[in-house]
Amino acid sequence: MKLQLNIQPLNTWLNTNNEPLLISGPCSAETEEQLLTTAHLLASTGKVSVLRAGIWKPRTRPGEFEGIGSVGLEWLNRAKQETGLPTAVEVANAKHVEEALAAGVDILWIGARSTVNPFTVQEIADALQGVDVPVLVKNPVNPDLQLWIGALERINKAGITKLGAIHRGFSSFEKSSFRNEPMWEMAIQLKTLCPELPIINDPSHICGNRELIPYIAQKALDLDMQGLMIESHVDPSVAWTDAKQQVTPAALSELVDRLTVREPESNNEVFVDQLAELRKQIDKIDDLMLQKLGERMSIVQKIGEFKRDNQVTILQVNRWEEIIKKGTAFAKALKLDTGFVEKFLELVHSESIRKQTEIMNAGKAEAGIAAESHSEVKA
Ligand SMILES: O=C(O)C(=O)C[C@]1(C(=O)O)C=C[C@@H](O)C=C1
Repeated sequence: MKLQLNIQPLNTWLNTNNEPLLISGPCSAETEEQLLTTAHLLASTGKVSVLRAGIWKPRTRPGEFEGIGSVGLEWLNRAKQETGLPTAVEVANAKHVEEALAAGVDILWIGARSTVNPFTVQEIADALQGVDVPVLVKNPVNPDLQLWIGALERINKAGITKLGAIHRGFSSFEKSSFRNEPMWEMAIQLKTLCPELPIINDPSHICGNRELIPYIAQKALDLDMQGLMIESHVDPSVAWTDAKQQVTPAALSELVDRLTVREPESNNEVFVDQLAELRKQIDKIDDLMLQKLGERMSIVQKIGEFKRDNQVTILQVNRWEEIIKKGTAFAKALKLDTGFVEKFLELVHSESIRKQTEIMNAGKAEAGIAAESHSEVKA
């Protein structure tokens, strides 16, 4: 089902010159000089559409720098007067909203740690009633699409139609090269549910270090995201927060020059015809794959009935290991990514187990079966 949001297209409320939107500025406003110098350098690149700065910082542990506070709003306003760049800040409660609006901030964003909490989002939404200001909602810290959607709905219900989402990646327990796992599928699902919602990617928070930013920024543009939010600082080495992930305005300019902006569609007739032909071939293969999957499931069903009648367990670890071994070896020979094939086989195997559980428990544990099949579809 599509997500019903009442949204004004991004280019009707922000002048992006038909280029991807670029929001940049320091992670935190530290001093007036730091903010103004960074803002002027950013403006002189001619590539930045919005100046961002953290004024109130939600820090994981107490005792760290928690943002310069309200005085930073005055600096931001000065930067706007001097450079002409509209400004954006993060708000995490009603007081922040009131202060930011009173100080003439142009765009508000809701951070990942606020999006997780419907009480916080509702408080912000209530403070936005009757106000015409653009609001960007970062994804929640945890990969919960419904929480992200819920926050967007709350803000939209408050009458905010200049609405966008920011994809900043998700916390993960597992060790990774990223500070926050991109989990692109979350942003893709959101875009599929609401194609008119602008999604802006935040490579700085996904990467946690500047080296990976170009790769993530390019991938975001190739996934048809409408813009980028990249943190920048006049001298990242002395930044008070997130020093490793900020870039200088000059480095930002170079990074942007190296990005390739591709269009979602092409009018080239040869391309359109060839694409249609290749998609026909894919459709045929998809049909065959599903047909084969259906045939496999009928055999799994038969095995399930056999197992039930002979009191044999569903899980057969040795057989399952054999399937994975055989499958990954074949994947290698076919030059397919073995990780992908393993994931695919795991998905098929868990469906076999779900199906056989249904057979074993027919008429006995229907509530449990329904709950499991629901959660597996969701996962
Ligand atoms: O071989 C079996 O016993 C099956 O039920 C089939 C199957 C499979 O999907 O391939 C399913 C569950 C078992 O753990 C192993 C394999």
